Amino acid sequence: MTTRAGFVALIGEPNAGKSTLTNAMVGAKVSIVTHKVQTTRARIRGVAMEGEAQIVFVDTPGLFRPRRRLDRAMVAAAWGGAADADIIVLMVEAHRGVTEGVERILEGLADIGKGRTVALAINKIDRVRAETLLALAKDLNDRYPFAETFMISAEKGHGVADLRKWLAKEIPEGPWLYPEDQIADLPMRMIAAEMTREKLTLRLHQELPYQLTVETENWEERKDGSARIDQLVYVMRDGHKGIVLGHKGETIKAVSKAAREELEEFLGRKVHLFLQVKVRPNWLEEAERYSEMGLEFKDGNT
Ligand SMILES: Nc1nc2c(ncn2[C@@H]2O[C@H](COP(=O)(O)OP(=O)(O)OP(=O)(O)O)[C@@H](O)[C@H]2O)c(=O)[nH]1
Repeated sequence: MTTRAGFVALIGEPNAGKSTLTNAMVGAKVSIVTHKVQTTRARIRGVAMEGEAQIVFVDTPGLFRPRRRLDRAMVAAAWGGAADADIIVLMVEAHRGVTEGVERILEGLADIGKGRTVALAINKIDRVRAETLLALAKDLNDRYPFAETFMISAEKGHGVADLRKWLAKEIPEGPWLYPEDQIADLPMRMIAAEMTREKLTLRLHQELPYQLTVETENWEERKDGSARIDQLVYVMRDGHKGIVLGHKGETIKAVSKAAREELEEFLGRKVHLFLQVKVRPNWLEEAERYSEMGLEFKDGNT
């Protein structure tokens, strides 16, 4: 079995559909790596599997915020994520065509794209007629020698599988960058719990650092694209429950809001987060609590 693995930088103007495309490519397998592994220059958006290939999508932060006197050095720095990637995919909105922003990106590509594979993905094809699309594809290919052109609708899923297959074929041979179980959705539940635990710890400081645990009880994908996540916070004593809830529930509300915001950023979509606090004096002794944390429960007698 030959495995493949590589980084793909999705670039494009804000709103081009990068998040939508990443979600469509990654599917149910939401990556947890963002939280743990930060490459120095690029943030990881998600990991997609296609056959034996692992495709890691990265962000290129700060690339396209309008800056009038953007000198070459700054451009070079901002392009870091793309420069580190094995493949660059430029996303252009079909109905907007070659905007000033797209022109600026093409200028940057002339430099950074040298010697690397750059593909074009014209997105939102559901919004234009076929003639417009063909003319735009030609125009863009006249301006830059793209390795391949894809016409997609990230939202409706058109062309997404073709693009993913092509990327899988183009990325280099090599071992996977992340173990397969890191990109399944069970760990995602753990990571979501970990985010809430982190917010609780931040908020409560030294008060009860090791005496609570958070579990994701339920994760429901909603038709509107949002996720409903129910979590349980286990504490050991009634008194702790009061501390976690706070005066008139202030603490738990603030924690819930902070955790929800982080989750929404991470997932790139809306999240409804529900927290419930339960007193469980013996949770530290319960095997199930450990497996939920991905830990092995070691029986004291063995
Ligand atoms: N009609 C149509 N709309 C789309 C398509 N793909 C994405 N969109 C919409 O375009 C908008 C922007 O999509 P995002 O995925 O958030 O874009 P982005 O490039 O990640 O944006 P930033 O994170 O701001 O850079 C959203 O409202 C999407 O629903 C598509 O194929 N067709």
